[in-house]
Amino acid sequence: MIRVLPNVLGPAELQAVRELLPQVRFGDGRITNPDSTVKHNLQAPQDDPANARIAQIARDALVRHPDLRIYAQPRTMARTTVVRYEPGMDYGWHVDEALFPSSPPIRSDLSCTIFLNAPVDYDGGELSIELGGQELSYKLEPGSAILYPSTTIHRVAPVTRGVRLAAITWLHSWIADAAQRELLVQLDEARAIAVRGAAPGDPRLQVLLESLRTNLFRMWADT
Ligand SMILES: O=C(O)CCC(=O)C(=O)O
Ligand SMILES: [Fe+2]
Repeated sequence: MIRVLPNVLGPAELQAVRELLPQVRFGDGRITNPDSTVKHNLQAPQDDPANARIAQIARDALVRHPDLRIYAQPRTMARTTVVRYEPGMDYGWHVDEALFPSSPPIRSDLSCTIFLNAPVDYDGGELSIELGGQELSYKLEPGSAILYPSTTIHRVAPVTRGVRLAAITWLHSWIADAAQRELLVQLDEARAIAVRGAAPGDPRLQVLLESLRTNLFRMWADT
């Protein structure tokens, strides 16, 4: 499932990131995907000190975010990279690599983009994700993030004005299967409703429990 995480970075963190961004020495994004014919962007080299500091801020903020555990069940998070798209740049339709090349390599179950500058700063540059023949496009406020399955076909649309800045990372989840992860998300929501004290016949609680029962049955039924 695709999930938006609002306000991952707070005002102080965003301010710190804003001060660090001009110090990042961006290079060609193809450095990590030399065989890609569709990647046309800039990204921070791994040894860039400003990128490392932004990565630490982003990592701490993601780990602290209450929704990350619910949606991702994270086991390992890859290092974060700052990316930059200037007019004419884009990242065409692609699927992310299965393994993020760290040591040891991390299997990418979820991809994550934290938007670092305001949507009014640039035209184009939407992150578009293909889902069932539909295209879902996202351009979030600075500090907000999107989590999406790394199995999806997605792209960054061409930037036609201004500059798009984002921090990207990948997560290895304790639950590899996206459908199983979704059931845990529903269970978490149902539990929260019950703990708050659900009204008798609460329709949301009812549909969540129906979904859990029927989908677990589907998963476990012998055929
Ligand atoms: O910049 C983004 O939002 C994501 C870019 C992307 O798809 C990637 O780097 O694999
Ligand atoms: Fe990607």
